[in-house]
Amino acid sequence: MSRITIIDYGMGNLRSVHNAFESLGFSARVTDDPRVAAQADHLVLPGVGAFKDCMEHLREGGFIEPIKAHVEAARPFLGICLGLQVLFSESEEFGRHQGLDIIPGRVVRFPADMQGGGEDLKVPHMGWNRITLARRAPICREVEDGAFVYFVHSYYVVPEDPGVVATTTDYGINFCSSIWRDNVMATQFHPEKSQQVGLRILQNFANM
Ligand SMILES: NC(=O)CC[C@H](N)C(=O)O
Repeated sequence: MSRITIIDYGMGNLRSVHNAFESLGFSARVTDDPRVAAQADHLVLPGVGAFKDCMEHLREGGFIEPIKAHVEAARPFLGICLGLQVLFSESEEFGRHQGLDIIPGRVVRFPADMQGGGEDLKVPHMGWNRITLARRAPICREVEDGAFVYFVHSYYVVPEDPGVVATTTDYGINFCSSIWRDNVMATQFHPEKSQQVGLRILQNFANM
């Protein structure tokens, strides 16, 4: 059985991601050692916090090259929330900051004055919302179109190539809620906080 390696760069909901994989019967390890990450079968980049801080922590932790090498080696990679956003070229969160540029595109803030169902929509987008399948990524096998998952974010990704969009979600605007390109999958939502649907997504990833 493949082993799941979860990167610990000092900013992430590591415990819940680790426990979710373990609850599914997979062997998962959390590592702050880039040499361990470089040996991973399945690599997971979770993340909660600011884009700039995430990139700084990844750089200081020596994780940037191992992540890029893992993606190049076509081994399964899963980014979660901020771990999706940093895959992109740049973010406008608290200024303009360069990302890993693995997926060309930008990270932008929700508009301030969004309306939905006749109500003002608050930012951050926090809570349960539906994902609509644009393409069925391997992680979304047996996941229903329109399934509910859990979000906490103020920014969203805008891929240059719309062909990488795997799911979209409506929150005032219709935004990209997950991407899939070859072995790289990443979700704006938190599978580890999305109950059965989220566990199915993590199980699909681990079984790749
Ligand atoms: N929960 C998070 O850390 C979200 C990532 C990013 N800071 C955003 O607001 O979109």
